[in-house]
Amino acid sequence: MDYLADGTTILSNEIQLHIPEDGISALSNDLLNSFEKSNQEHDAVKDTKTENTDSNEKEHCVGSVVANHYNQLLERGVAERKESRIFHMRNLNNWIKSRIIGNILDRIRRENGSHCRLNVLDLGCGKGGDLLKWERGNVHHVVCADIAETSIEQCKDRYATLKHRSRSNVFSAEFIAADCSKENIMERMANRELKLDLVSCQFAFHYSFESLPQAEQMLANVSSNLQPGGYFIGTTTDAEDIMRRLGRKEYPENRKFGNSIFSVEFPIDTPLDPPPLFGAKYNFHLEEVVDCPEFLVHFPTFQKLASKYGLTLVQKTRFEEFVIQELDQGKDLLMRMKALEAYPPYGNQRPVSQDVVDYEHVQEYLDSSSNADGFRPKVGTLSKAEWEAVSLYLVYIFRKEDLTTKDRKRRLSTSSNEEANSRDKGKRHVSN
Ligand SMILES: C[S@@+](CC[C@H](N)C(=O)[O-])C[C@H]1O[C@@H](n2cnc3c(N)ncnc32)[C@H](O)[C@@H]1O
Repeated sequence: MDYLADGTTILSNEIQLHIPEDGISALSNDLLNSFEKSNQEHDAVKDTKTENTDSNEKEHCVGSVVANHYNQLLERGVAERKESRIFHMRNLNNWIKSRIIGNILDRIRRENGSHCRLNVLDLGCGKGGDLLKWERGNVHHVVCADIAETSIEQCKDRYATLKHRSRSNVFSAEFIAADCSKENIMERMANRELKLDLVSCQFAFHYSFESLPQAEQMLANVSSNLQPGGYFIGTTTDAEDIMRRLGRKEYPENRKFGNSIFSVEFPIDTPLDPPPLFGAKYNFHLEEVVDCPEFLVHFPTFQKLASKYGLTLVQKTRFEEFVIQELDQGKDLLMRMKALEAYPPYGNQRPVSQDVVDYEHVQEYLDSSSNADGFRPKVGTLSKAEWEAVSLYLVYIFRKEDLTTKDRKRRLSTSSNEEANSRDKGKRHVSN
């Protein structure tokens, strides 16, 4: 396929089109201010007891709704996936995960020597969408954990097929069906002492933000067996962006936004002015694949909780920035994975969307760049509706510190004192 270098320009244009330059920072302050109100009502990190009681009952229901939803998802064949309205978007998400995983494995090997054996925990692994990435990354062992039993069974089957087909030595694996926001999964591991080099939580961490105890259990599972110097990587929705897109400043009653392929809707019982730090539930619908409740992840709180578990933020990047950052190095893979749609389509192929609005950005670009002789290049792009869904997410990377428990306690008490001081001075409670 003949994607030209211009594909980059198209993506950049799209990004400028959909994300106003000052949108993010302006929103950030707004959202933090509104979250601050709820901070004053409950101290996120210290006071866990009150939250434990009333959130657990509610959580039980949502956890099973999520598990049921993913258990019932049908496996689609390759042909059916190609026909999907979100074919390229899914491929782009997959490409993003490949780049995150590939980059971090390279980094771990640079830091620890190229021959180190790497053990991985895939938290919320689903049907094993990342098994091939672990194989390509040449890791030693993978612990796959997910709340949905059927997905875990499908993951096992995929692993068996992979092992059968593979000519080289495939990593060893184990499979755990468990609610990772409620159970200590190390107790279910074949070797409880296994030292992990990497924990990956792709498109799943937001489920744990239903309550503080759940987020803490999830982070305890991330951190307990992670080696000092090991990494925790993942992808999750960007709460700030979600709040911005709701546009409640202009339309205070708004509880829903989306387009022809996805929607985010806050039920009437989710307070939005301000949203709570935990349990800020919205229903996420994505054509063909997702239809279930999720929770806003207030990132400063996530970061702060993570630090309690010895995890320091190394990188937080919105998908749209990440795509641009990785385009240069990842272009070949991007094309092989068909992560962009060729526009205009080849021969008698039809664009994935029949709505012209979905291609206005690329049409504009082509109109402005065609030669005097009328030659129009083909470029790679994504329909506007798909891009709006992709750009809801961000990538995060944390690194496990090499701190003793004593150091950590000291640091926590210092930060609590700092918080108390800043509260006294009327400053923002959750640090940025
Ligand atoms: C969007 S899917 C992502 C699957 C996989 N990580 C991927 O990228 O293909 C989210 C996954 O998180 C899992 N999940 C949700 N809540 C969970 C929990 N509390 N514990 C473990 N897994 C959970 C779901 O069952 C589902 O498989």
